[in-house]
Amino acid sequence: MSLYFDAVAILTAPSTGGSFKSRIYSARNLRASPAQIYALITEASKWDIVLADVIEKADILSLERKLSPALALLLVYDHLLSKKGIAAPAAHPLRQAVERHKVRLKAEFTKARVRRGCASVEQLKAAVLREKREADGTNQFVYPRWVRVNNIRSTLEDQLRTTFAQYERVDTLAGLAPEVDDRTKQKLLYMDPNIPDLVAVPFGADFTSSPAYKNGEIILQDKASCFPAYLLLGDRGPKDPWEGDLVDGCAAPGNKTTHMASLLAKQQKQKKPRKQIISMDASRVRSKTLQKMVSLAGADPTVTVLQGQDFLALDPMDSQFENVTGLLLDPSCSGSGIVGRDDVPQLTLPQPKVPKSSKPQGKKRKRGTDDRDHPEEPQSKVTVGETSAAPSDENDIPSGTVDHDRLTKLSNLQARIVEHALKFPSATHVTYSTCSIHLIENEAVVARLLASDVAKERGWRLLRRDEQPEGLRRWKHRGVRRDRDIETGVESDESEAVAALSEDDLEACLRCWSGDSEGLGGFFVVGFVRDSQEDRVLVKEDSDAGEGGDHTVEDDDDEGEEWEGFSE
Ligand SMILES: C[S@@+](CC[C@H](N)C(=O)[O-])C[C@H]1O[C@@H](n2cnc3c(N)ncnc32)[C@H](O)[C@@H]1O
Repeated sequence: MSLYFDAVAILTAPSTGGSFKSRIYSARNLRASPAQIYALITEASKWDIVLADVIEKADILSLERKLSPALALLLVYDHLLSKKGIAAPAAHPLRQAVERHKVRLKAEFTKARVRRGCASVEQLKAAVLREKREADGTNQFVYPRWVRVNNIRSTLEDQLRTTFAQYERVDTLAGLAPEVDDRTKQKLLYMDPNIPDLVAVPFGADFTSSPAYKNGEIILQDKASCFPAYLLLGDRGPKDPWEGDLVDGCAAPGNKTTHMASLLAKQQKQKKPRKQIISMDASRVRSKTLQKMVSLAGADPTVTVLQGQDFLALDPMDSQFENVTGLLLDPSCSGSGIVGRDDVPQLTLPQPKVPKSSKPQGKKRKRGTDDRDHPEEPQSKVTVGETSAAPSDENDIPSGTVDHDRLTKLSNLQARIVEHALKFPSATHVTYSTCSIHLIENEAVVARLLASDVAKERGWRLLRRDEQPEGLRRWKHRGVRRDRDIETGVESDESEAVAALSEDDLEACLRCWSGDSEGLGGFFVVGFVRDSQEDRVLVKEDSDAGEGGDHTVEDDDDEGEEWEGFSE
């Protein structure tokens, strides 16, 4: 019986972040096995709307005072749908509290099936899944698991022949969420049309024990996170490979550095790799992860890691940077584009019959508390098998609140970092990206940078849409002039910040938003270019080389990207 109490405890515990599975496996004081608890909650949640209805119609909550709504739902699930029935001795009072009503429960369950026009329990399961997706809005979009093939160790063709050999191709992202249940277990594959060597599979696909993952042949990297390196290095091939060195100024844990190395490997197939990327992070702790990721991706011959190096403290005029032609800057940001990781199933719970006057109005109450006096909670879009965080498993969880002072400080630092990059004497290409949705960290930073002395003196402009790599040229979500409302996605008239950018410059900015059919979190990226390395006007002596030290690097735990590692 501890199984059911433990499952209720998990469902009603306050969110502490982390995945649903990890929360169960790391929970203390559980007596039942984590695997059993996980299976019970996951399976029961697929039936919650039917079970809640059956329990209410059978009125067992009024008749059996020992049963809370969540407990009743889990017990009735096992009673009606699991092969072995309720996992408790026949004489156990809670088992009896359910089994006393078995005729009524069975009859209501059959009615629920017939009402939906289903001939079998299997058909009912699919119908319920459809209903749930429609109610949650999750039938319109799906968060997949994004997998990037690492060209240093493999090729897309090799991976399609090996790791994904059993996978069936689907033509749309939505195709990863077929009508039948258990899409997480299905081997479906979608070839991404925007980023080369990137595929999507159902989110539940687990590669952690696959050789390709352990050997660094494939890297689990969100699609949006692949935009910057591709925007910088483009569709070049062996005939016109990238010339010069590259710098990744804010690199840990290393997704974009290793992506750059992968693109270089593809462009320079025949050539022996040389140390072409200088990659750094101001955080020593995160630099260790960066170094590890670089090594496991096989990128050591290409990448020099400067551990604990503040990018702002580099002197652009130092001879070691004289051949740096491209820089990628993905500095600390608010992380407001990251979708939370709380994938704990939101169960629709039955409600006991209460006198009409005190019955709450509206939709059924969702999981979150077992306290019957609590007010109704808002419906959530999160369902089992989805994850609200899928696009950004590499990322940490944002705080969820908008702190304007913090955003201003972050945007000042972001602007300084990119401005510093624009000073490298041979640089012709710079990308700037954030996983923030706020205008102040994105288009507003771009506007400030374009207006800066260094941009004007050195002739920096934005990489126009028609100059962008083919896959990104096709990307339709572009820069915005005003902030969007986080909930509705509509551009707000009340937006405090308004980006002073031309239409062409807004077209040059690329945006990703959560909650649409693209399966991503919020992200922003833009490319700066200049047509010649000659300065238009002689630039004043740089006074900020070595200026690091008067700013703070964000805490390790508050950074936008996390590395999933190659073996867990
Ligand atoms: C969003 S994360 C970078 C993620 C990384 N680009 C990736 O794709 O894996 C931002 C990183 O910038 C680093 N950082 C912030 N300010 C920095 C600075 N001035 N110099 C170097 N690194 C900095 C932080 O320590 C953090 O690791």
